Amino acid sequence: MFEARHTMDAPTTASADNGTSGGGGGGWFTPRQQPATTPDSEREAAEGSRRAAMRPTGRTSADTDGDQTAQDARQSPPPVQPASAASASPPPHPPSAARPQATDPSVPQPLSADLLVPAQRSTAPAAQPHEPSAQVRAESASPDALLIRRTMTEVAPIADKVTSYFYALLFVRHPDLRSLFPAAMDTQRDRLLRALLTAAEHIDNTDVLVAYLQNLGRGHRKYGTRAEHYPAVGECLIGALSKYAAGIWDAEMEAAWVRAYTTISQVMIDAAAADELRSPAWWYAEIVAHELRTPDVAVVTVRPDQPYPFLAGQYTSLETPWWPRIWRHYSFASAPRSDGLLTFHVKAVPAGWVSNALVHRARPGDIIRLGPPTGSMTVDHTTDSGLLCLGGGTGIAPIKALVEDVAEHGERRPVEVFYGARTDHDLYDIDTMLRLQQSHPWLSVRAVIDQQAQLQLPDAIREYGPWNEFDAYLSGPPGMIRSGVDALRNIGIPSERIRHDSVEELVTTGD
Ligand SMILES: NC(=O)C1=CN([C@@H]2O[C@H](COP(=O)(O)OP(=O)(O)OC[C@H]3O[C@@H](n4cnc5c(N)ncnc54)[C@H](O)[C@@H]3O)[C@@H](O)[C@H]2O)C=CC1
Repeated sequence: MFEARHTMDAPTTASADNGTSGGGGGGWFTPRQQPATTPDSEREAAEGSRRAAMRPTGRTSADTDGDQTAQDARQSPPPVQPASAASASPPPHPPSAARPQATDPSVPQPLSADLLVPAQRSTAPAAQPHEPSAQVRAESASPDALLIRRTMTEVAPIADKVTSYFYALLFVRHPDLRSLFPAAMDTQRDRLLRALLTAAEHIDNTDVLVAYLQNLGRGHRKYGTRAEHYPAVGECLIGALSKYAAGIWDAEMEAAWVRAYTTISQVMIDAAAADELRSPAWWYAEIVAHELRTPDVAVVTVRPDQPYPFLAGQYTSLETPWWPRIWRHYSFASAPRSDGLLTFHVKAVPAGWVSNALVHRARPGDIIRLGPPTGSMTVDHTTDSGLLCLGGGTGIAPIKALVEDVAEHGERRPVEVFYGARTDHDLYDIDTMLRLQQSHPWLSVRAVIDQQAQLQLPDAIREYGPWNEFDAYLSGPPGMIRSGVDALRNIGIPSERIRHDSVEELVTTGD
């Protein structure tokens, strides 16, 4: 894995650690022999060497000081900001009603083994992690990977404690980083830690990991993440792990984590630095249309302040003015349009801060912020395979974009859409889909309504087919994607022909 960094695009702005990351306080490493009672001086020494080890290798030291915020710190370490990018700091949100609601967020996700899969939301075949059996994994794993997995197994049952402690450490020792995170650290609070642990666990899976981390590094630009934040995060990560895996923690294990984290942060820093040359860190976008389709589903159309290139089937992250630094993912509901407008389908979910704001509060004229496009649930135009599309609820949004994409390419490949909903009232976009069907003879749209069909969306595909000449696209609630993938595999569609966004991301960002 460690050679991965050599395959990266040459960054132009990566900076060396400038020493600001160290923060104050003693070390956290508690070697196995001296668990919680390690004298301060020893802990400080260990801390010092760890800190040094985790400094990303900057190619230039164009780093600046500056108080960029970065939600990133929450998710992972930040890219270096070149002097010129200092102005790209987190966006004073354009004026808009900022009347916070008191809402109760959902609970943090446990760091269960199930969740620790690469979290790229879109998983095109090429980017899908290959998960060999546990035995094969153990046999082929590097020594560092084995040590990391041992740590993970040890802390999995107490993941919540590790998470809380990690953030407590981060904010106590680096109070300046607190402003990078939302005021309420709830549903999102473990995203940084989860991303780091996910990456570490896949440290041997270079291709997937590098792609994942590059995406993560680029995505963190919108938070204002800076290179010097990375060592601070790394220290606290290891501080939390060493405390809660104290029974097995030793110098060897710490060294493995330091190596892994150093690699992880370097890949992210490099990717962010390269991205700075091509793209803004975020876009402002004005809401130009807001249509309430059901009492809790809105179709929201925005105009970005500058061109926003993306592909049909991708998604973005979105921040509203009412909940600063809380970002949620939404798929684009249309293929790129000549007028540059972007549309999202938003369902207000209970306790969903962003979704409720977008559905019930947002109005034309409000300004939101968009992160970069991401995701690889896109159409491969080099083949003429059919597309089998399952869209559940608002998951129909990217499916509609895919249909438009095929139409715009003038292709005559069959596209079969199954549009699932709980009741017929929930089929808020059926008219659009039926209009598309009328215009395009290669398109077939079938509504699958739970109440009427007595079966859920994925089951319906078994009654049609054969699907062996089709690529499958799934979009919708996590449960639908999981059972949809099972159903598709059961009818013989190979995994590499099944595309969907990461279930993990859907689980953690569904509000
Ligand atoms: N790119 C993507 O994957 C996108 C995903 N979404 C997600 O889609 C979801 C939409 O929510 P709602 O509209 O409330 O959908 P919903 O809960 O009303 O369900 C929609 C359809 O999915 C099926 N379904 C739900 N759970 C299932 C399960 N466990 N097994 C099999 N089928 C199941 C239902 O039968 C129904 O046909 C949200 O979680 C949202 O985050 C939304 C947009 C894009």
